Amino acid sequence: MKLLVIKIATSHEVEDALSVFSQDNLNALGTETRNRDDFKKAGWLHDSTVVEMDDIKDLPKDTQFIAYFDQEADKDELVKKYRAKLKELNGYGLNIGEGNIRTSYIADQDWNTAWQKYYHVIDFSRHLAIVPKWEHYKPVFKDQQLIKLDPGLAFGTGNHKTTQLALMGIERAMIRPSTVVDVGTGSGILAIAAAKLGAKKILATDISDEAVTAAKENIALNDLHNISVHKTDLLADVKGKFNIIVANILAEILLNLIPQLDSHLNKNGQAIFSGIDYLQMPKIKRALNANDFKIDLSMQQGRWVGLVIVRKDK
Ligand SMILES: C[S@@+](CC[C@H](N)C(=O)[O-])C[C@H]1O[C@@H](n2cnc3c(N)ncnc32)[C@H](O)[C@@H]1O
Repeated sequence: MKLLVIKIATSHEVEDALSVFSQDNLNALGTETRNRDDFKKAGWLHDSTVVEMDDIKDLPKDTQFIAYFDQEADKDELVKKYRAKLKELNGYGLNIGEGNIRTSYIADQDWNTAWQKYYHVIDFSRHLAIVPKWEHYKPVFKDQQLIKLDPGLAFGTGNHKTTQLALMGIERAMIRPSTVVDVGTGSGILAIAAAKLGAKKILATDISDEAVTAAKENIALNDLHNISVHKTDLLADVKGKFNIIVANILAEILLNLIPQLDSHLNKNGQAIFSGIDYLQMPKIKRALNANDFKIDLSMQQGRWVGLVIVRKDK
C-alpha cells in the first residue's frame, strides 16, 4: 500500500492550525512538522553536540508541515483545501511562510523499524567493528572485536566523527588492561569499546536518564559484566582514580571536567577528549595548561578535534 504525502513550506506560526485542520477536517492519517529551529537546538537539548545543518536533507527555511493520506484520497482537492486554509490564516495576520505545496507518494512501511536502514556495520579499525543488533558481520581478522549496538536508543551510534576520534584515542591509550571512566556515555559505545579492547573495570556516567537506560541495555547486549553505569554530572560523586578518562562532550562541558581530572587520574593516567570544535581549542589548551596537563596527541576530522592528554611532568 502507498501513502499520499503533502508537504507545505510554511511558518511555525501556523503549524498547529494546519495540524488541527488536517486531522479534524481532512481526515489525515498523520501529520508531522520539521522546524529549522528544532534541528539547531536538537544537539544541545539531547546530547550537547552541535548539529551540522549542512548535513540535513531538505532542511526547511522555517517550518515544513507534512500530512499523510490514504493513496485513494483526492490529491487535487486536498491541495485546493490547503491553499484556501493558508489564505484564511494569512487573512488573520498570521505568517504563512512561502506557502509552497508539494505532493508525492511513498510506500507505507513499518515506521517503527524504517530508521534501521540508515545504520549498517561500521568496520572501524583493525581492532573494532560496530554492528547494529539486527545485522550479522564476520570479521576478516578473527580477533577484531565487535561492539553490538541498538543505535536507536541514545547518542553514540558510531557514525559521528567525535565518537570515532574518541575510539581512536582509546585504542592508542589502552596499552595494558586499565581502569576506565567514560564520562557522558550516551549509548555506552565508548565504555563497551574499552571493555572489548581489554579494560579491566569501567565506570560509565551520564547526566541523562535515557542515556543511562540505553547504556545498560547495550552493555547487556554485549554480555559484559565489568561495566557499571552511574547517573551523575561529569565526575561528581565518583570516587577513586582511573588509568583512562574518556569524554566525548562539547568543549564548554569539557572545561568543567578539566579541574576534576587530577583527582581522578592515576599517576601515568591519560584523558581522552573528543567533541571539541577546532575553534574552541585555545580555551581547552589554556584550561589544560592551568591545571598542569598537556596534549600528548591531537587528532582532527573535519571541524572536530580529539585529544590524548597527560600530566605535564610525564
Ligand atoms: C556527544 S554524546 C557522547 C556519547 C558517546 N559517549 C559517544 O562518544 O558517542 C554526549 C553525552 O554526554 C552526556 N552529558 C552531557 N552533559 C553531561 C554532564 N555534565 N555530565 C555527564 N554527562 C553529560 C549527554 O547526555 C550525552 O549522552
